[in-house]
Amino acid sequence: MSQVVRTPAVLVLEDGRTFRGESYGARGTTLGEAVFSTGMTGYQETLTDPSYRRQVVVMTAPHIGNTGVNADDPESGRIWVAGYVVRDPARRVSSWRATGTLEDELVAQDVVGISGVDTRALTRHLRERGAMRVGIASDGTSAEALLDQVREAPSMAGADLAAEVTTDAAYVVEARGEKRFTVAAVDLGIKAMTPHRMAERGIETHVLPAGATVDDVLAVGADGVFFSNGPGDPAATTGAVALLQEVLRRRIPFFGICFGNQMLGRALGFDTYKLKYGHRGINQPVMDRTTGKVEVTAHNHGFAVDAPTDRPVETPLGIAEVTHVCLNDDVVEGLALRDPDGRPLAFSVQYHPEAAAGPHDAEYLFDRFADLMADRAGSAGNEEGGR
Ligand SMILES: NC(=O)CC[C@H](N)C(=O)O
Repeated sequence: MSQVVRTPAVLVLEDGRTFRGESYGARGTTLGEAVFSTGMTGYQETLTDPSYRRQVVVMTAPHIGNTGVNADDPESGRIWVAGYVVRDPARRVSSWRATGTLEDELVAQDVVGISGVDTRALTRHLRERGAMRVGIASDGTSAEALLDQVREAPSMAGADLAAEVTTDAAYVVEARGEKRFTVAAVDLGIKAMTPHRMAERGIETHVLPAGATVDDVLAVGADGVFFSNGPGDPAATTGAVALLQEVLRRRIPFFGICFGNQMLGRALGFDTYKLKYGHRGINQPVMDRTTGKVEVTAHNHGFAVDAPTDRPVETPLGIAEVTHVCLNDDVVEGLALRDPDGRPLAFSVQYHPEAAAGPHDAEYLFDRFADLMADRAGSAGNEEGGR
């Protein structure tokens, strides 16, 4: 059991709404964008997802910490959330996999949280007013002083954060079994499960830093390029968009997840916009319009692509189409591109087929990527593309 001593803590939203509770995790002050996640499980994966950089995550599941922490579930080498808000922390850990308590881990990684908050009221507030800046203080800072800090903090709109979370150096995740393909994966905040899902399909993944150039991609001898999930505003991350346009001009097959979907959208000339409060959780219904099937999926996004859902769009890079939509609100959840010769070249989804945490309904998308690379391997399109 955790021996951490709880002290009074306060949470203040930028519109002045204030919640009082107790410290949870490290004591101190933290600032970020308040967002809520409806996942009933998978808090370790959520905390370690680099896409949550600069976000204070409110968990709608009332009990958090029940299964402690273990060495297998993290999606990266550290916790990335800027702060953590829970209703009722577990008093004891119950899992054969646990190596420690969540609260001790939050302390060890200096993550400031608050517990004892009416997370239902807070979530309803965010749902009605939209995601907004927030502060948590458990170090004696007054609510008034905290509100001043919150109002001075940068907002998520306009934030270019990929460089803050990407790997320092390239690394390789080997294929399991026989190697079939080589993929250059641009790390905009990649989750560990993604190269793992590739490896299961015989894909050797070369993870490259966010600042990678097209020469870096070509040096890998990639059969395909992948862009990962990641934090921040897609409109502010221009270097990755330019790289992707170059990749598509060379007709190298592409697959993108979440931020990677937003990068594809922007590369094709669509805008991205900020959703009122975003999609975060592991039970969002999405329809794959190419098959008519509905899948239940994991989400973590605050921005979305603005593209017409009723017709294909001609772009300088080929014909673009919205392939997936969220059935809750019709938000664009997937895109596909055919090259100017009409052959499939690229696709992406706004949600998380790597499923960590979350249901595995969308795993077929990794197979679709392998099929795309197989279809295009050695094709005239590729060679003419100058590879
Ligand atoms: N998980 C992600 O890749 C998130 C993408 C982007 N930062 C958003 O919030 O929409």
